[in-house]
Amino acid sequence: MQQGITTLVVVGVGLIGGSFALSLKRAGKVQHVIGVGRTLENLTRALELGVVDEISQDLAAVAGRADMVLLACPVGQMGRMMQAMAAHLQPHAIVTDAGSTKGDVAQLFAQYLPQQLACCVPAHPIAGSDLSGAAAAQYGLYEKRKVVLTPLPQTTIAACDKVAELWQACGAVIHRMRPEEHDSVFATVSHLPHLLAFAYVGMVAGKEDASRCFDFAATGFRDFTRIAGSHPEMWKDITLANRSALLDELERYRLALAALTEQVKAADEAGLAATFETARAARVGWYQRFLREGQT
Ligand SMILES: NC(=O)C1=CN([C@@H]2O[C@H](COP(=O)(O)OP(=O)(O)OC[C@H]3O[C@@H](n4cnc5c(N)ncnc54)[C@H](O)[C@@H]3O)[C@@H](O)[C@H]2O)C=CC1
Ligand SMILES: O=C(O)C(=O)Cc1ccc(O)cc1
Repeated sequence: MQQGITTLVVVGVGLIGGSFALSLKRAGKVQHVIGVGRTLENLTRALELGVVDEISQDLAAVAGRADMVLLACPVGQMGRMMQAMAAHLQPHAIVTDAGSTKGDVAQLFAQYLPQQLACCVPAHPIAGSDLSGAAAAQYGLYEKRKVVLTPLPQTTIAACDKVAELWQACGAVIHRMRPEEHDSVFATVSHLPHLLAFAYVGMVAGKEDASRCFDFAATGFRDFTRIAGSHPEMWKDITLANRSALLDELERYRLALAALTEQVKAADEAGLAATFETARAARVGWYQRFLREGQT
């Protein structure tokens, strides 16, 4: 095998970890994938689907065979996983993750893997969906998608380059950011919209006439709320991990809603038109750029 790695351990064989494994296998960048998980049912499915070559429910028992470990479980589980592998890792083993938050993961690496920091590469693929589990894993998920690396001060260039090489083999485009900037940006464009979708659908479901409302909900409702179908545990963990940046964004949104409420109360025709025109221009501009980047 040219470059690539021999043994990859994927902790959490769901949409993200499973798709990474499938894409690397297709690209010929990995020889053997060991899937580690919580439930035998999901692991067995991953084995049947050829997402992994071997399964285990005991990370400590397999960590010593890894050339690379990808943590692709909910971010709230990552500290425990690092702790479980710490005493077993080979010195050259790269430990990376796919978590949606990066400040917390950087702290966890420093706390649980102090001896391994040169080989620790925090990362976040900006790709995915509201689906979860091994059955949702797919080739091509990362094609033309961005992956943000947030290296630690101790991370070596060689470790960073190795992780970048593997994501590039999955078709991804690499970006680098500081963890705080990452968490602030993703609070705005990813974490807040998920919270709003969950809150809105919860509000509708709690109405006395919810069933009647759902009868008539159509494409606008579908597009605004798709992400409310995302995994609750994953989003509970992201919310807690990025609590501070999210509180800032929730306050900003509360102010925007308050301003809109005033315009509605006052039947402020010009104000409403201006609010909607500003948002529309920003959304149209963003979407054109998104399509130009080859994203869909
Ligand atoms: N879903 C998405 O679109 C994206 C998710 N992410 C991040 O990637 C990670 C994985 O997300 P998904 O693949 O979507 O979730 P998923 O639910 O499809 O897969 C996660 C897997 O981790 C397993 N797991 C949970 N706790 C575990 C533990 N203690 N030990 C071993 N396995 C455990 C679960 O059983 C599940 O199979 C999360 O940290 C998430 O924040 C990042 C980018 C996009
Ligand atoms: O479902 C969607 O469209 C998403 O927004 C997927 C997603 C979820 C979490 C991430 O950290 C990155 C991407």
